[in-house]
Amino acid sequence: MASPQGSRAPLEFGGPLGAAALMLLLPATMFHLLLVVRSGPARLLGPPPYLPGLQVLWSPRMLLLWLTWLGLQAALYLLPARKVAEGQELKDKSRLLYPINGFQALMLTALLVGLAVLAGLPLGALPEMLLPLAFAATFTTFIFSLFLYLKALVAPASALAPGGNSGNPIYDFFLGRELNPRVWSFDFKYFCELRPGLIGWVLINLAMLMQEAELRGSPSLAMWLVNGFQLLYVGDALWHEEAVLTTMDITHDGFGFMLAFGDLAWVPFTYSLQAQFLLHHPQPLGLPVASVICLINAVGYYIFRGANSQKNTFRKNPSDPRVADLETIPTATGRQLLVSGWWGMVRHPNYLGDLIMALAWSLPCGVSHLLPYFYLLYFTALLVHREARDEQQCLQKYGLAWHEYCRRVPYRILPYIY
Ligand SMILES: NC(=O)C1=CN([C@@H]2O[C@H](COP(=O)(O)OP(=O)(O)OC[C@H]3O[C@@H](n4cnc5c(N)ncnc54)[C@H](OP(=O)(O)O)[C@@H]3O)[C@@H](O)[C@H]2O)C=CC1
Ligand SMILES: CC(C)=CCC[C@@H](C)[C@H]1CC=C2C3=C(CC[C@@]21C)[C@@]1(C)CC[C@H](O)C(C)(C)[C@@H]1CC3
Repeated sequence: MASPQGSRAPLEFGGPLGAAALMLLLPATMFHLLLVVRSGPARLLGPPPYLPGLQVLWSPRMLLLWLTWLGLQAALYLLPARKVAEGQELKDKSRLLYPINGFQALMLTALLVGLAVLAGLPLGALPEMLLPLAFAATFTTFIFSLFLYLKALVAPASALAPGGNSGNPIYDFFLGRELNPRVWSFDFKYFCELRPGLIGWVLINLAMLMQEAELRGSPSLAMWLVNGFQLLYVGDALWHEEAVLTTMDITHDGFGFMLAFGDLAWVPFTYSLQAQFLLHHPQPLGLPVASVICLINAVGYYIFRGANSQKNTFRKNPSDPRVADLETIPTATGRQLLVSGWWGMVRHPNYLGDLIMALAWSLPCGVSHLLPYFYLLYFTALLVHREARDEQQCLQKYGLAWHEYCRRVPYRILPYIY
């Protein structure tokens, strides 16, 4: 099997062995979290309270519910969009077109769910369905990834991703072979990255809030904060949907098990862990502490949004008045690197903001348990690894100019520390 670049890209994630281990470890971790969060001790590092049998996990009704959810989101994706955006230039110099209607999909989903709840849909029953739903999502992800792998066998070499084409089927299945798998204009990776998983995440959060209101008379302040912060994050992602077109996932990584499972199963079922935790382990939270937590989230969001918007504005149009005064380093590719503003503070200011927000999402759960801090721990590891991958790619793209950038901005994520 030929590599699309002629020479083979270096293997990532520990090669085929690492990929095989992650394919087992990631779903196992997700089920572990779903099981321990509802147990009395809720110990992240303790054993799960029980091992569910197939009769608990497998439910054709939940599979149908999951497929209906995917179908609904796909239908919303196909609705007329307010804008059609061009993606980054591809190897064959072409650019793909992407509909920008993610925020509209969020609003329409909210409307439909609202109407369904008024008509008697028991959304508060969702917490009890999470295990079989997560199993249905994992099962469909394996099938879907197999479809993506086979589809890539008939794709032209120019459509393949730089990684994910090693010739080892396990590694390639995990990493993903095709860069932008599509059927007609339906882009699977773009659709999965922002729709069913992200919107599913806030829907699960909402179900936890409603169930808490049913059990305890009203939702707790901690639950409101977690729901509010994460809704802001998801709403922001869909409002700035076009920005996802410049992320590493869209421009560099193939679409295989890693992203499909991450987008469709991992995000909704593990990112909602704090809300799940609060439903089963209510935490008192006073107004003064809540205000400090809100402030931490606001600072994180300010840095995250400021940094991402600054780079996106600059990449779209370097002479835009909002970024025209910033200092830059020229590179041999003709593109420039920002070296002042947010991107002069550390080399990944957007990661810093994201991590500060992750802290704010866990704090409403108190400090009695490690479990609600899982997201912060996992996310730190993910971003440190992602940062190293991005540095490698930037070094390849920009060579000496990247060295100069690293010299002028020596810290990666946290000023004076890392
Ligand atoms: N919640 C979650 O689970 C996750 C969230 N995220 C978030 O997604 C967002 C996007 O992250 P990600 O895709 O990793 O990467 P970035 O948005 O940080 O993009 C990295 C790219 O930016 C460009 N760049 C780097 N430095 C500069 C500079 N000084 N000036 C101009 N351009 C520069 C380079 O690409 P080029 O030069 O080609 O433009 C580089 O490859 C982040 O906010 C991150 O926190 C990411 C992963 C998971
Ligand atoms: C452990 C595991 C299964 C790894 C897969 C990683 C994925 C979960 C993440 C890779 C990059 C992501 C991004 C977002 C969600 C998580 C994944 C898919 C993102 C959509 C979250 C919202 C942000 O605003 C974002 C749009 C910048 C972001 C893009 C990257």
